[in-house]
Amino acid sequence: MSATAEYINQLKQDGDFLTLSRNHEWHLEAGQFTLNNNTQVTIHDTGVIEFEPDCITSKNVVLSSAIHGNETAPIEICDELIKQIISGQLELQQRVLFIFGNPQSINIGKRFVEENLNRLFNGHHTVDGIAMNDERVRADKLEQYVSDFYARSEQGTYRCHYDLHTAIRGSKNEKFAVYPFLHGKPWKKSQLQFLLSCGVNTVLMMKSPATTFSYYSSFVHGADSFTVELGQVKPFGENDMSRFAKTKQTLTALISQKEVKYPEFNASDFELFSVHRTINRTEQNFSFPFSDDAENFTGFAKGELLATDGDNAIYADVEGEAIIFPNAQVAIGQRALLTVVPMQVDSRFS
Ligand SMILES: O=C(O)CCC(=O)N[C@@H](CCC(=O)O)C(=O)O
Ligand SMILES: [Zn+2]
Repeated sequence: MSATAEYINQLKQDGDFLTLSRNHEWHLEAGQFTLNNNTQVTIHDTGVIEFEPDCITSKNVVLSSAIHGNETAPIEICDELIKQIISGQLELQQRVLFIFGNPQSINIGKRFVEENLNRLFNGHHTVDGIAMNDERVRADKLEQYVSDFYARSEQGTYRCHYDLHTAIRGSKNEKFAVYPFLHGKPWKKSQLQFLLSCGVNTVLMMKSPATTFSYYSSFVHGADSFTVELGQVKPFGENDMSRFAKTKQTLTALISQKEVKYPEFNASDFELFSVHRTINRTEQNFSFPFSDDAENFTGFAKGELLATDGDNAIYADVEGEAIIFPNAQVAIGQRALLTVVPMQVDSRFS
């Protein structure tokens, strides 16, 4: 029996695409099979599996996790969904592409192996003068799998991508989403309703292009796309999965129903923030004045120190400027901190 036929046999029995991917850290031969309910299953590579039900579909849904390997809760959610689909317990009405981004980083329990995968999208994987590494090759391939998935969709059908993460620090607002820069297009209230149904009532509006996976699928493929932070990083087995029940239910409904109705939009259900600025680490000597347990969304008074980059002391320049994703260990040149300020729903939302 060929190696591909062997793994397919196993996968049909246990649905354990996560273990299969972890056992093939950077490459797995492509394979295909059909479920008893006629859903077509295509394994494109390690960590990349597509399901196409045998019915007319209207949505093309990408669900990614493990873009950072130590962010386990989203991996567990997607693992459960994949197992339910393969066992036939969950019957799809929409096309879905699941991606476990970086299987080797899952195995070593780290954010990344050599380089942060979520800084390599939108073409940033391939740059003249910078040597390729496994993560750069992977980012290139992931873009291609997403492109092919959308290219094979029926004309006029809907595209979305939820890139599921957990944050390094605790957060005052436990779950939040990053809405990639839309280049002036309106933010969608219907997407906020979807997020709210996932248990996410806090959304940050980016105001510039990024190298993230969610920006890539939004900008290049016109998908409704978000980075979704579902809680704080924990090792496998330590996640309280009840905290993710709403997210899992909402994702399940999205892929297994022809159409999902969300409650009517009500601005007071949300806490919205616009990104005030991005602070990059430019010097070896970079530090924060606050401790490692300072939470995301902690606000600073105008004039308070936010960070020190070499000789440059950076102070809050508006009252209540709040910190998101502070990380003094990032590579030089990368984002060490985002700051946000509250915003209201206005005519820029449709
Ligand atoms: O908690 C942290 O410091 C990082 C959590 C994380 O991985 N966040 C994403 C956000 C991506 C985006 O800005 O859309 C990341 O930093 O890649
Ligand atoms: Zn992450």
